[in-house]
Amino acid sequence: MQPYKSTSEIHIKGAAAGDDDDDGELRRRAALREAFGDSSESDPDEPAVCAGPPRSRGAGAGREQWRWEAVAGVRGLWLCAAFLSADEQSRLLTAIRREGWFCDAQNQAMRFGDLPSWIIELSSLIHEAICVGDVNVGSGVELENEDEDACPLPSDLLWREPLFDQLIANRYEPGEGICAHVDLMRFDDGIAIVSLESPCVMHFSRTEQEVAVCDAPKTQDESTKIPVYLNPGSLVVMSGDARYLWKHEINRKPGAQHWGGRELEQQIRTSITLRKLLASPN
Ligand SMILES: O=C(O)CCC(=O)C(=O)O
Ligand SMILES: [Fe+2]
Repeated sequence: MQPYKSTSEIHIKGAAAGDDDDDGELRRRAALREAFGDSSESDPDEPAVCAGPPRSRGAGAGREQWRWEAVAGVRGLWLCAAFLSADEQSRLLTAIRREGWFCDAQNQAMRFGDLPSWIIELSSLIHEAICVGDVNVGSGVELENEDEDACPLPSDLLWREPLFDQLIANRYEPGEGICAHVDLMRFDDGIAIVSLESPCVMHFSRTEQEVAVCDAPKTQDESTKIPVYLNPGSLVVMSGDARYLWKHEINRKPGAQHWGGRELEQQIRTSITLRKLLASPN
């Protein structure tokens, strides 16, 4: 594999069969239990709460309330560092392993439409975290719409159905990252990335700056890039400017990953990116 993936290097696997019969429902529940524990047995039709005081999760992880941080300098970029507990992370990794996506030297899997049930549960968890998480807007943070309460996703995106219908799972060996890119325009606004295993630093850089220097080498001054630390179990959500006007990249060339004045030790990293396809124009 190339040390750097580009978004065109995508391995597409077939869509999963739909689980619309009784056996399918049983399998779905078993998968949810497997991925997220017994709390997933609760009524799936129970509406998510998106107003009122924040509440603790019922997922049994015994963790504190989710906290969202708006990333200063990149409008529309939010980080929930403690999104998944250690237990939830290892269940997700088990679910990924069971899918067999990374056999045969594959390092990327893509699914559309009928997503595995554990991914649908992950998507619900993201929705819930956005709805009930505490929001921290630090100084220097510009909000999309100052009249609205700060929320990691605008309400038209948060309440679309489904929230996500496409996923990419990426597996990176030490030294492997992903080139600076804006996600393809065939995907709607509102993209989520869950990080697992090795921590890394993702950098954000404005798109216009590359246009302005398009004949020059495409290395952008490091000082104009905004670094975001993605610990295992973290969740990033991007919309608006962050999705359309900023590129994101992960440079894991040997020695390139630093945080807090120290070089990060690189291990295997896995990520799950969730998006929503735009309707095709016909
Ligand atoms: O692996 C990541 O964290 C980012 C993946 C990504 O940007 C993509 O698949 O478009
Ligand atoms: Fe991306």
